[in-house]
Amino acid sequence: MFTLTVRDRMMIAHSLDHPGFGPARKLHGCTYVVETTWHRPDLDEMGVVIDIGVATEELHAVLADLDYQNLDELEIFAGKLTTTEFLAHYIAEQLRDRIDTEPYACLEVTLREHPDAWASYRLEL
Ligand SMILES: Nc1nc2c(c(=O)[nH]1)N=C([C@H](O)[C@H](O)COP(=O)(O)OP(=O)(O)OP(=O)(O)O)CN2
Repeated sequence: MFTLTVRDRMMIAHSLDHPGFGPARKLHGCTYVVETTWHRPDLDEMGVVIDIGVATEELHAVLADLDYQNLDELEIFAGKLTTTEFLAHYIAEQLRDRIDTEPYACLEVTLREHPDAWASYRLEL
């Protein structure tokens, strides 16, 4: 299996309104490093998994809707806990809807909250 990964960042604010969280129940900020890895069993006619420019632009476009936003104020996330895991899933689904996924076996999205903590969602395609 071949893979190709690109990386970008987004700054968000949110609160996690659940008794299982502590200080994170209050509004706080996070700069996520977001990595997307495309997987496919064969290379295309260009000899690549996906063009790096395309993968980068599409990731940036998805993150642009969230960057500098207070996620608590976004209608699409009303009533949701916007955890790192939840956001990885959301970003994977947004990318799936923007790209012709036919050649790909899966897409893995990883959000790094800081160098020692990250979460991923693997979307089978
Ligand atoms: N599995 C996850 N755990 C936590 C997430 C997450 O997205 N997925 N997010 C947070 C907070 O957003 C953020 O990291 C702040 O963390 P922290 O203040 O340490 O978390 P708590 O409020 O739960 O505080 P505790 O001292 O750990 O009770 C947290 N966890």
